[in-house]
Amino acid sequence: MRTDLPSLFERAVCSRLTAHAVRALYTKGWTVLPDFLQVRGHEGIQEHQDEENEETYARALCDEIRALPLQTNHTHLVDTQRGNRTTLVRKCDGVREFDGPLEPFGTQAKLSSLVTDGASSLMAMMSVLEPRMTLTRATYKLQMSPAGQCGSFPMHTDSDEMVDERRITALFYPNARDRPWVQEDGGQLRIYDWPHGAVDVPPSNGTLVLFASTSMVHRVLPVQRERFCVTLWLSGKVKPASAGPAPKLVSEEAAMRQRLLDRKIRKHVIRLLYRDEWEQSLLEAHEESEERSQLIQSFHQECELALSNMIRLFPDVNIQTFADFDRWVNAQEIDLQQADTQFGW
Ligand SMILES: O=C(O)CCC(=O)C(=O)O
Ligand SMILES: [Fe+2]
Repeated sequence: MRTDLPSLFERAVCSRLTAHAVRALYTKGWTVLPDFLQVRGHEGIQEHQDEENEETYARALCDEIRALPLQTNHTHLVDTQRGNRTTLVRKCDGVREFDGPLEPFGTQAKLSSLVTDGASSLMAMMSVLEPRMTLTRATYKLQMSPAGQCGSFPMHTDSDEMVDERRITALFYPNARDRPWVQEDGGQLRIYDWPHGAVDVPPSNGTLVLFASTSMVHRVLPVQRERFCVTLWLSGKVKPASAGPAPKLVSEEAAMRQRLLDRKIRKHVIRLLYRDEWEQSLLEAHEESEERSQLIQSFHQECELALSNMIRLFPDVNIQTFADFDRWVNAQEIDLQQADTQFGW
């Protein structure tokens, strides 16, 4: 039985995670909750409230992260043609990470409680608000970017149905409140919400971001100031919405536009449309090396493969080059409202 009081994060899950936000996550694949820790109402825990507020809680999390044995991470480049041989591509020093075990007491107590009890409350509340989500297990990663080192993350999705059961990514930013996060600070989380376009989320103190691990393409822009992030990956099952009556499609073109919005196809559309930015982000986030050149080469192969898949999937369209593909997709009058409600799982 627990004898400790719920943390500010757990209380925020109860009072700040709205049905509206969880519906947005389910229908469009992502949602942002700024000032997540602004828990109103004192819930009669006056003593607890006095010692822990948004500011002190977030600062304590940052101090705990700073004290961890953080390490520069690597991208795993898997060569499926050669028996899944893996090459490690070293990232730049600007991002340091830790995903090892945490001590539940002492110097890691707040982090430990966040990634266990905090994550459990989050999963339970999400399942209550959206019963098609059954999330049962959480894993985590703690991350810090020192000031002035231009740390960044390249464009990626976090998971793949074929690889593991991670379904929802929750990013929580316990960053300093002493001055607001401005454009020049960099470090924004960029979410590629095609066909709407890219959205930049500043990692301001107390912001919680939720998105679909398997299909939301995202990156972190190079950051200039000290930046912290707690990542929780929630695993389990998310049932797709039951198919309603099939939409009446007035034309072949409408049917084609609808297929482009399929979650699995959308991911490849984004890779192709943003291929230059994607390549640039890979270069920025990794140290120059022989392995990085292999990574870029493999990225080009994946783009070629995505293009040939598009040619196969849309045989009636005359696509031969990347430029043909861009022209064709950009000319489609996609129903943006439909795009929002049609995010499948
Ligand atoms: O730091 C962030 O905002 C996100 C990091 C991320 O995308 C990841 O660790 O997979
Ligand atoms: Fe990620």
